[in-house]
This record gives sequence, C-alpha cells and structure tokens, in this order.
Amino acid sequence: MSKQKLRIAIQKAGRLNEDSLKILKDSGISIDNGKDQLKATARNFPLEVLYLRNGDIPQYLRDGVVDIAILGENVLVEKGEDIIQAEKFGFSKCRVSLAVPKSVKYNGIQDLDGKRIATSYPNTLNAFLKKKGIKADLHIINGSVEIAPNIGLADAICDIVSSGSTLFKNNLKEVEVMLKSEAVLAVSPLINAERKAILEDLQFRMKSVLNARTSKYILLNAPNDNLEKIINLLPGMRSPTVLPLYEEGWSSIHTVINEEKFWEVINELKQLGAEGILVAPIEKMVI
Ligand SMILES: Nc1ncnc2c1ncn2[C@@H]1O[C@H](COP(=O)(O)OP(=O)(O)OP(=O)(O)O)[C@@H](O)[C@H]1O
Ligand SMILES: O=P(O)(O)OC[C@H]1O[C@H](OP(=O)(O)OP(=O)(O)O)[C@H](O)[C@@H]1O
Ligand SMILES: [Mg+2]
Repeated sequence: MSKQKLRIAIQKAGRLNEDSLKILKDSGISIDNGKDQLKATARNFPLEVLYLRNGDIPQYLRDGVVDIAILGENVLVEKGEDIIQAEKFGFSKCRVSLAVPKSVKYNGIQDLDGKRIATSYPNTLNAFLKKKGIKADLHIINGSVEIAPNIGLADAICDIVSSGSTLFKNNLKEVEVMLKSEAVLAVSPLINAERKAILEDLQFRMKSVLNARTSKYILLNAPNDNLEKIINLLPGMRSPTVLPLYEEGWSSIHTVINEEKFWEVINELKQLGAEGILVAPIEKMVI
C-alpha cells in the first residue's frame, strides 16, 4: 500500500509565510527549504508543502490539489465560503473595513447608497451591503486601494486595516468593520480518509503548540494563611501543585495560567502576600 502524504499550502511570500513555517516547526516538523523552491517535503512527517499565493489557495483547496492550507480568514470569506475552517492561529490579525475621506461627515451606512466604493473584496462587500439594503457601485482593484478616493476613482474604500496607518496616510477614516480576520487552517472538501488521519495527528500537534503559546507556567511562594484565597485566583490545569517550603508557614504553588489572566490577577496575588513569583514559557501543552 502506498504511503500517502498530506499536502499543505502556505503563502509563498508575504505576511503569512514566516509564522506559517514557524507553526510547522514548533509542531516538530522539519522541512528542507531550498531557496525559491515551490514544493518541499518534510523529513520526519508525511507532509508535502506547496508555496502558493494566498489569494489562489481557496481554488486549490476546492479542486483538491492541496488538502489543507494556512491562509487569511478574509481570503476564505471572500473566495471560499464552501471550505471548512478547522483552526484559528492567532497571527496576521486584521479587519476588512469600509473607510471614507476624513473630511466627509459620516452618519451611517445609508450615506454610501449610490456611491462608488473601491475594493479588492467584492464578494465580502456585496454580501455586507446586501444585508444592509445598500446599493453601491463597486470598483474592483487589486492593490493600493486606499489611494482611490484621492485620485477621484471612488467615494469610499473597503480594504484590510491593521494599525490604521495606511488609512491615516491617505487621509481616510474607518467607518465600518465588516470582518475580523486572522490566519486559519482550511481543509479541502475533497480530502481522503488516509490524509484526514494524518491531518488529525498534525492538528493535535498544532493545538498543543497554540495552547502553550497563550499559557505560562507560574511558581510563587504563598503564606499558608492566604493559601485558599491565592489558589482561588489560580485555577490551573486540574488544580495547582502545593508544596511546603522549608520555612514554616509558607508554601510553594506551581500552576499553569493564561497569560492575560496572569496580568489581571498579579496585583491581588501580591496583596495576598505572594512572593518570588516566577513566570516561565511552556513549549507544548496537551490538555
Ligand atoms: N496590515 C496587515 N496586518 C496584519 N495582517 C494583514 C495585513 N495585511 C494583510 N494581512 C493578512 O495577511 C494575509 C496576507 O497578506 P499579504 O499582503 O502578505 O498577501 P497578499 O498580497 O494579500 O496575497 P498573495 O499571497 O496572494 O500575494 C492577508 O490575506 C490578511 O489575512
Ligand atoms: O492598517 P495598516 O497597518 O496600515 O495595514 C493595512 C495595509 O496593509 C495591507 O497592505 P500590505 O502592506 O500588505 O501591502 P500589499 O497591498 O502590497 O499587500 C493592506 O492592504 C493595507 O493597505
Ligand atoms: Mg497585503
């Protein structure tokens, strides 16, 4: 029986490329990357990597040319509503928004009725406008969308916004957020059973990497008088580990905590007498 390989598409060059390779690497998969190679094979996992344009990936998934891909959710919404989204990766966060010139007074979406809107996201925009009962004249352009109002091509634009600096530089203001996006794992509707089994193994690895990225291992010393209160602030995976310190009346607490939660509770921990608080990264986390 031939041993099959799972085929993954990742962006050839651009904003998603580096983080996509990193998630594979952190999942224990090593890929021989020749320079300018469009296809590579993993050394220690049944995986073939194809380097493609982000915008072309939905079609490759639909045709079953690749089994899975890492791409922007915004591209999947625009071109691949029929394709399954299996994981969110938490990088390349951005939004698809409508923007108008700063000088224009904006009262609401009805202001765009009958107006010209430049965009690279016609399907997403059409669906949004339809839902709002607005009819507009769409100008589809592939790049430098933000320049359109300044050159008299459009009254508004619909494009990706992240820091907002491109809008700022072009004297535009964001008026509607249509979609929030991040890098996602997409799966071809044509994936076969053997490759699906490989995907399950890969997804298990990716999940343990993603869980670890948002969590920290913390150790601290706590006065026994406030032990219960401190433990209540620190839920842990099952429950925290508590060990006696050599000095009487004190314990050491070890636990895992979401990083955001850690910053929320740090002041309370200190007020309850916690000392010597150490925070360490976690490499993999299997829940
Ligand atoms: N300014 C940004 N900040 C954060 N994420 C972004 C930003 N711009 C784009 N993205 C996300 O990264 C993805 C890839 O963007 P990038 O500009 O690298 O590729 P592209 O030119 O849109 O696509 P292609 O690979 O087809 O040439 C986008 O689809 C989007 O999800
Ligand atoms: O809000 P900001 O942080 O300014 O980011 C938004 C800009 O980033 C993207 O362009 P990109 O730099 O990827 O150039 P591209 O059009 O060549 O893909 C996007 O198309 C916006 O123009
Ligand atoms: Mg871009």
